[in-house]
Amino acid sequence: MGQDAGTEHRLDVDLCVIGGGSGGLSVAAGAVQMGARVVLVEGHKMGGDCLNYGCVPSKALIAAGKHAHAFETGGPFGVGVADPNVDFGAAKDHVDRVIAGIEPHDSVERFERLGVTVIQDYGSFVSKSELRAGNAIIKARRFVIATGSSPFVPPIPGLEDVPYFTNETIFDLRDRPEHLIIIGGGPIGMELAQAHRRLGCGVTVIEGDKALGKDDPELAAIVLENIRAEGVEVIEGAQAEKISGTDGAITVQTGDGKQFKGSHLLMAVGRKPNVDRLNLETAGVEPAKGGVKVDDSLKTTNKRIYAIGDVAGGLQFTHVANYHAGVIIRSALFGLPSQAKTDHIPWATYTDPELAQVGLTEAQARKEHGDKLEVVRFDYGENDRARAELKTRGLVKVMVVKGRPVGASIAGAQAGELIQIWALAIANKLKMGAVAAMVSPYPTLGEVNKRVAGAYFTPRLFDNIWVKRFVRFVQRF
Ligand SMILES: Cc1cc2nc3c(=O)[nH]c(=O)nc-3n(C[C@H](O)[C@H](O)[C@H](O)COP(=O)(O)OP(=O)(O)OC[C@H]3O[C@@H](n4cnc5c(N)ncnc54)[C@H](O)[C@@H]3O)c2cc1C
Ligand SMILES: NC(=O)c1ccc[n+]([C@@H]2O[C@H](COP(=O)([O-])OP(=O)(O)OC[C@H]3O[C@@H](n4cnc5c(N)ncnc54)[C@H](O)[C@@H]3O)[C@@H](O)[C@H]2O)c1
Repeated sequence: MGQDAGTEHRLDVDLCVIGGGSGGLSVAAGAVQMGARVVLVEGHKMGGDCLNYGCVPSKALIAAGKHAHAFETGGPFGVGVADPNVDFGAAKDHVDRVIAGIEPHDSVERFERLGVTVIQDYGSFVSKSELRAGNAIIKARRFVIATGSSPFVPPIPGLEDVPYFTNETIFDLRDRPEHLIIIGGGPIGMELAQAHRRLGCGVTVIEGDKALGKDDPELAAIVLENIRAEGVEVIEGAQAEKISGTDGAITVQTGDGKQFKGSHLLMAVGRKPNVDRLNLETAGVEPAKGGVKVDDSLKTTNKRIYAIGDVAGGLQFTHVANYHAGVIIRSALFGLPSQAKTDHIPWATYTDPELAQVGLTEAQARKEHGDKLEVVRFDYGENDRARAELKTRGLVKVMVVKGRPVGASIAGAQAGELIQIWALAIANKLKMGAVAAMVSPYPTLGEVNKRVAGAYFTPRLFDNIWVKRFVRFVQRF
């Protein structure tokens, strides 16, 4: 059990990690196994957002939705179409079982077995080098703030009187919503919109700006086209300005005076950092708009205190929190210089089709590299496996500068898997030739990556007068 009871006691350790989510658990596990004395402080559920209210339940629900969708889309393959007969509560059982299966890996018991002292309470700084959590005062050589983020709920008039869900409560809903209104068309909104639609709910997404607006608009359009074709109503450029109603009958009014009616409401309009309980001022840690102010090495304004993951105010993904953990272990435990970079960080949105990005988008690359930028493209329609699977709607774009990829964007089946080769190439500064030299097994979707690399060399080889002259010259002998 965690040490959360008894009279006040003091602990003196090398590293105190505040928050047992993706970032905090990675730091604690890594540091203790390298010989550091580590305290981990978690105020709520071990595993944080990703395991309990984020990545894991959303991907489990998406998987349930995929199975339902398959019942309705077999026609072109000669397979009869049938009512998926969805048991919404049973789909939630699947979600719960997936979480339960992963839980032991993130549990207090596992971390204590590794040698971490786990305190199950919220932490609050009492000085620049001490934290109080429950009855413990922890003095540590280094602290890591890994407190994550929570759903941001904007003060929209009327919302305070209307029942609504966030990502922290929607996965507990066991009765199928008749019509779910989602405010916010970011990754949370769009992933959950499609999953709910496939599980038999009516769904309306109200987005103030552009849905999936952080991605390349040409690729986001491919995803949105399919989501709309499946029956999700996606309203863009429509800020939710007034909300009214009661359980089962909710109305959202947008800026242009239009009204949208539904039975349930999900707020998915972004995140706010979890800093309220930390008493940052006492610790000499300056806050910033997205969370805590950090330098390139993830140190806060108090050089003994680091901040990682969602609370560090940059990209908000589990793999970023894990990456940050590695960066600060190098610095805090080995005293080595260590910097967090973002240019090689991929992300994927697990809609169908998926949407994935690493490095610069076309617009960002054009701004940064101007005329030096070449953009190569390859359409899924040219891929034989995509044809066989009827998944031909998709596009790969690679942004190339002086023979090296600086960004890649993919919309299409398995984009989250296919982006990985570009993440590897960009992280290791490989040239396009490295991807072109790879032999892909036929027929795989992965061939799109080799083909897009080939598209980079095609004009250089086939439209090159010197190549043609050389070949003709060699042929004479
Ligand atoms: C619906 C949804 C789907 C998502 N899907 C994906 C996905 O598919 N892929 C992906 O990469 N990312 C996804 N994310 C984002 C991902 O969940 C976060 O980026 C990730 O969880 C951040 O990890 P973290 O360690 O920074 O914070 P968290 O995982 O939130 O952990 C922070 C922990 O700190 C604890 N805490 C807070 N304050 C204190 C305190 N004062 N004292 C002690 N403990 C404290 C909290 O209880 C929490 O357990 C998703 C998010 C959501 C909401
Ligand atoms: N697959 C993944 O990796 C994944 C999945 C889900 C979430 N996440 C992470 O969680 C973060 C948060 O996701 P999110 O979707 O909540 O945030 P987001 O900031 O990406 O999107 C929120 C959207 O809500 C809109 N909005 C804000 N106020 C509004 C209003 N009043 N009316 C209508 N629209 C409004 C914004 O224009 C924006 O498009 C993401 O940025 C991502 O880092 C990742």
